[in-house]
Amino acid sequence: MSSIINQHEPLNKSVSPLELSQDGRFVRQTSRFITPFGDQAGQLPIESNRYRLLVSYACPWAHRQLIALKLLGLDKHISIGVVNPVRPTNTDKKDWAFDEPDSVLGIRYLSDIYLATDPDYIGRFTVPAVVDLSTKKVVNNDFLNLLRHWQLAWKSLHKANASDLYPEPLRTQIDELNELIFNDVNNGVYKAGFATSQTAYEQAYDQLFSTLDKLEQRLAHSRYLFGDQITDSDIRLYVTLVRFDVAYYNGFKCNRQRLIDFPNLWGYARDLYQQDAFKQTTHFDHIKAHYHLSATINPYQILPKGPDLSLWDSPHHREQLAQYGE
Ligand SMILES: N[C@@H](CCC(=O)N[C@@H](CS)C(=O)NCC(=O)O)C(=O)O
Repeated sequence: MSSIINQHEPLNKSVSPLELSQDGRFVRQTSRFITPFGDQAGQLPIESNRYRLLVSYACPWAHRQLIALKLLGLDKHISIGVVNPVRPTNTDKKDWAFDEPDSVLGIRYLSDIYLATDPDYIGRFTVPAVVDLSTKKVVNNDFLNLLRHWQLAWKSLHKANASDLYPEPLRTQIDELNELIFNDVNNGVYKAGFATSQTAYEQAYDQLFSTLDKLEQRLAHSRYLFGDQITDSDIRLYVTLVRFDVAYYNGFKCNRQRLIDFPNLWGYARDLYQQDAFKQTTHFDHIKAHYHLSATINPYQILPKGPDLSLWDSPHHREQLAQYGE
């Protein structure tokens, strides 16, 4: 832990001092509530209407869960509480707030439920967070593994003909690709945006674009990352791509090129966006507000007008692409 203590208080309030290394790298905190779902002792029982998922529509880690719940039909069994995309700066509390007290939990701030769960909780109060309504406590905020739980542990409540987001024969390959997508792309944009040294920023930037170049090649011949079937990996990649031009390109200085300058990644992202589970959970207004109006570097709170979001509905012509591995 000593290597990730920084001598400076970060100017960016989305980063805790514990998340900055001495050489200016952003090192994300680990999740505090990681009890898995399942039917064994000590696991979180699978039960319709027992849990509430607290999200920000702006947050990529929360967005993943919303897409998966819809694709699997679990949105009928787990309710959703949505925070305001801009964290308040004018109150004692600086964490995610609800516009009105949450209709089910009655809380005004996300920290209310984290601290009711553990008064000694240390770290950022983050979404996604799953609350057990029978105890009114946070039981899981394991943003890296939640999607896997929805797919595997919640199978008995999936809708008929739900997609298999983690097919058995592909699991090792999906895990490997997810690792790359997480380190270089999902978290890569944050490593670039939250770096406090030029070197750390440039390393993250180079790694991000080198991986996007590889994914661009891969998607030249495959409709999705693993052929014609949407998997966990596609959801992970989509949530960063859909935020790229509206937020990360300028907000996080990821500006070698825009998403729309990568023909295959851009067609792929539109292909996903034009499907209900993706479109209905993509809220560009929340994304823009969060990334541009939360930042302390925007004192006049001017919201960038572009880019042209109508392009997301333009034809993608990817239905005919060959299968993965052919
Ligand atoms: N739980 C993970 C990832 C989730 C996460 O970082 N969520 C962001 C939104 S995208 C959040 O809730 N941030 C609250 C904060 O920075 O105070 C973490 O602790 O890093």
